[in-house]
Amino acid sequence: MELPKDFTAKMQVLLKSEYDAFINSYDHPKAQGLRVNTLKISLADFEKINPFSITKIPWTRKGFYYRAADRPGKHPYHEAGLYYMQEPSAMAAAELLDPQPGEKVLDLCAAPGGKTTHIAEKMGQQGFLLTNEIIPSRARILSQNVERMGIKNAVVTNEAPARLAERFPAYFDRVMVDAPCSGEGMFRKDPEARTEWSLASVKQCAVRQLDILRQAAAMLRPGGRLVYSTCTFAPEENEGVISQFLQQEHHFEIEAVQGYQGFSGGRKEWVEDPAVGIEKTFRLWPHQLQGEGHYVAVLRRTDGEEPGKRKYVKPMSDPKLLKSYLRFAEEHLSEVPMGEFLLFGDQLYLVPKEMLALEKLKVVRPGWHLGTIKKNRFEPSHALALALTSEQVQYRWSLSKDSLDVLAYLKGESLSANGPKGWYLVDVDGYSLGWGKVSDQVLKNHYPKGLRWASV
Ligand SMILES: C[S@@+](CC[C@H](N)C(=O)[O-])C[C@H]1O[C@@H](n2cnc3c(N)ncnc32)[C@H](O)[C@@H]1O
Repeated sequence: MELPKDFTAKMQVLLKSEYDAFINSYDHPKAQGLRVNTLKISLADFEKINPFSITKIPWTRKGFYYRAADRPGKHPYHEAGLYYMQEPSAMAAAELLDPQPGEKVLDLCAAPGGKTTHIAEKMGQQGFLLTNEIIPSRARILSQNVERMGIKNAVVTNEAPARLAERFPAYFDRVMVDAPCSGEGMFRKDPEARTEWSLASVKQCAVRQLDILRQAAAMLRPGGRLVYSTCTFAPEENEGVISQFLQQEHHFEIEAVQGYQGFSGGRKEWVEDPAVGIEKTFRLWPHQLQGEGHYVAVLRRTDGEEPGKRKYVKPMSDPKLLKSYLRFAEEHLSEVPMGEFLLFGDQLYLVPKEMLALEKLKVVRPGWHLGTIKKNRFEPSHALALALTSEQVQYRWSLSKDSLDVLAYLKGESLSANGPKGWYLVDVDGYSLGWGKVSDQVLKNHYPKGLRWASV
């Protein structure tokens, strides 16, 4: 593998006798992982139906290595949100953030959603997850992944960190900053990362990271935990950013948390003025474990001001507007999802509790999308389907993972059907995939056009 010369020269100076082991790791295949989504399936049930050859990732209970030949991204279970494919080392960050059900959590640099979906899984649909991405096209992909995984308590925004910091001062219990970086840890996986890299870009990244980290820190409540992570080896972007940040912000400290086997410590000899405790941050090296390069620092806010007053979102209060939704839900669902409703145009959402007002922010998804309120009827959304189980609906249409019908459904084709008219939750082996609507012996396909598999 051809690596940038300035990069190898720098790593040789940093790693000294360890360099040979490090550089030899580039001759090995990249590690690939998937993480089971227990919002949709228990670990025990996944192990029963799992069609792939998988082995455990040591630092995350629900993470597994898979073999490239298995291609889990091309399986109907992927579309049903039973797992998220994520680089194994990247699974360390949400483990160390350790979010709890009921908390308020921010994922600031979140697309495509690896850490967000991991955080949401740990929160178990309880609490409020604000997941943000600055680039609009990437924010849409993030939003799709939130939907596919059946997450109900997340709000997706498309904002610059400084704009969120104005709105959410000292608000969150936990904050994830998976900062944009020079990507050295992804060289084995991503050829583009190798061509885009330069010594100058490392420096630019470090400046931007410090700025993002400061904005993120302003949104953490006193006593809260912040995780900063990158997928690069560059000390400037790792120990350097953390040390500079702690020199400026006296209400923060490095939290000494337990790592996992194969993790090693931050390197204080690689930066000027290292922060106290920098060796308690984590480095994941491709020659020391089965995963790509990653860095994770866990910080705690020790003190600081909390604003007295907050402006909360105003839920919709006109029950007339809910009429068609309630009629649909009573006819088709065993239990009507209730809570604080929000209408964005004709789109109906349930918003997480304790959500602050979203006015003037770029919001991609203000909560759990239930569907569209049309003149005299309600059309259920894909996000509603993906977060329901087959037991929660009146009508289900079950397909087996090996059937031709499941492929036809994912390609957007109609299926021949008998049964009463109405909306059917289509599932694969019992796990929801989307909607179909039966009338005149046909199940009309409502799998979203943008997600359909191409016909071959
Ligand atoms: C390492 S990636 C995030 C990966 C994601 N956390 C995951 O686990 O799937 C960093 C993200 O930061 C975004 N980003 C770029 N510039 C940014 C900025 N100035 N402020 C905030 N985020 C930025 C990038 O678009 C990118 O999606």
